[in-house]
Order: sequence, then structure tokens, then C-alpha cells
Amino acid sequence: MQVAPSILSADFGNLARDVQEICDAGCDLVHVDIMDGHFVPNLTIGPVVVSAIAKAATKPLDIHLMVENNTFFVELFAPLKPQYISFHIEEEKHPHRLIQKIRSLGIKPCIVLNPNTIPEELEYILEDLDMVLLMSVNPGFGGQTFIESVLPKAKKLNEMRKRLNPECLIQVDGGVSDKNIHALKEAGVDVVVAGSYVFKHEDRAKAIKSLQI
Ligand SMILES: O=C(CO)[C@H](O)[C@H](O)COP(=O)(O)O
Ligand SMILES: [Co+2]
Repeated sequence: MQVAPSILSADFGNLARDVQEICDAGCDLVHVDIMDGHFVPNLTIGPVVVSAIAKAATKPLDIHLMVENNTFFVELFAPLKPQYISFHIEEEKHPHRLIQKIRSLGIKPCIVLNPNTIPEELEYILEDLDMVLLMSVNPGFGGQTFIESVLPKAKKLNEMRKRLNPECLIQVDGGVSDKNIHALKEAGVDVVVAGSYVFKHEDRAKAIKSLQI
């Protein structure tokens, strides 16, 4: 299991220190949540701060867009060379076009599904993706409770990807901890995002290791 700590729960007064700490602790990716105050009722950070994160990070960035104008934000963050850019299918009229654009910029494309969006939405697009992100909370805030229905959904997506694109990774974001990591692994999940569990833990390296099962 790969682990991507979400810097949403980091101490923003000591951001570079916290980013270095999770990278030194052996995380696989650094998850960066971009919220625009429109698609979700919260506002986070722009390219100036993400560029500081990229400078401090020794692991690749995983940018999760929760925004209305995906193309604008893809162009804004592409120069920072993240490994992944994820966008919500609920907010994109032309997902296939955006996937091609992200790939043409040398970045791996990922589509995000809200808790109520069915995986069958991806039937004709899964073959074009490097990763699918299943939200296990409603997007917008850290520290929320894990929504259990993501488990059967991940199992269903796991069957779909075996048929359509075995290389495509399955990522889950929201409320992940040592309490649900074994069920996520069993459901076929490859990558988990964990914000509050990692950053509120007294030993962050131990928290990361407890998810790398
Ligand atoms: O995308 C997100 C929220 O929209 C965050 O990545 C997610 O909430 C992580 O935080 P936590 O692990 O505390 O739930
Ligand atoms: Co996220």
C-alpha cells in the first residue's frame, strides 16, 4: 500500500519542516488539496505555496483539484511537475479531453469520484487513466469520518480495472487510519491519502508505516 499524507492537516506555520518530515519518514507521495471556495465550501492554497511544498518535498506531488475550472488549475500547477493531477468527474464536461491535456504536459491523469458517484461512470475512460481516486468523505475538509460504502465501490472498481486497465491504480481519500487500512487493502486499494491520522499522530513515521501494509 502506498501512502500519500495530505498536507491539509500540516502546520502551515512550519510547512517546509512538516513536508520534509513526512518525506524523511518514508511516505510515497505528498498529497496537495486544492480547493477554490466554489466546487467545495473551503479555500486552500495556490501555486506560490505549492511551489514551496515542491521545493521542500523529496517525494513526488499528488495534486487533488477540488475546483470549478479544472483546465485553468491544471495549467497553473503543471509547471511544478507533479506526478499526478486528479480532477473530479462531477465538475468536468470533457473528462477525456482534460486527460489528454494532463498527459501531454507529462503528468499522470487521475479522475476523482465523490461518495455518491458510481464507478460505472468510468467504463469508457478507465483505459486512459493512471489512477482513480475514490472519496471516502465529502470533499472540502480534513478530519471527517470514513464513509464505509467506499469498500464495496473499490471492490467493484477493482473488477472493472482487471478487465479494462490492470495498470490503473485505485486511491482512497478521507478518514483513512489504521482502523480501516486492512479493509481497504482487501478491497484492492493501492494508494491511501491520510491527513489527520498522520499529522495528529505523536509519531508520524510510525503512522505512515502502519498504513504501508
Ligand atoms: O481531499 C481531502 C478533503 O477533501 C483530503 O485529502 C482528506 O480529507 C484528507 O484528510 P483526512 O485524512 O483528515 O480525512
Ligand atoms: Co484530497
